[in-house]
Amino acid sequence: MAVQEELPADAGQDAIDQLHSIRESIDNIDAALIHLLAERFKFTQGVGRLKAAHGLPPADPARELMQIERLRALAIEAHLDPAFAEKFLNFVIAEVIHHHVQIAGGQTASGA
Ligand SMILES: C=C(O[C@@H]1C=C(C(=O)O)C=C[C@H]1O)C(=O)O
Repeated sequence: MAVQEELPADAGQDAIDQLHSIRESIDNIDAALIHLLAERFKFTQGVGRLKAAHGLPPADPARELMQIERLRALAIEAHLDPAFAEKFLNFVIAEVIHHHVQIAGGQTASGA
């Protein structure tokens, strides 16, 4: 079942046009985020295979700390809440580590 957009019945046409125009940009940004995340996961899957093949641990907490520091600083510069940036990165990294654990489970250091 299709979901209908909810717009106040008394909103003027100008406001509705502005809202649609802004939402087009939001939709473009959301699409870009999905593509960027897909590319990031392609690379992290590669890291997972490399780690599994060489017996390296799935997680690297020191690297994660450096990334958090870096992204918090970038967020501040960009006027984005650094706590949100940290939460987002941790959410993504947790998923990556989950993938790495799964990859390592299906592969030995010898690749057999
Ligand atoms: C991708 C890696 O594996 C893990 C995932 C990370 C990430 O998603 O950025 C960072 C560190 C690791 O815990 C890596 O070691 O580079």
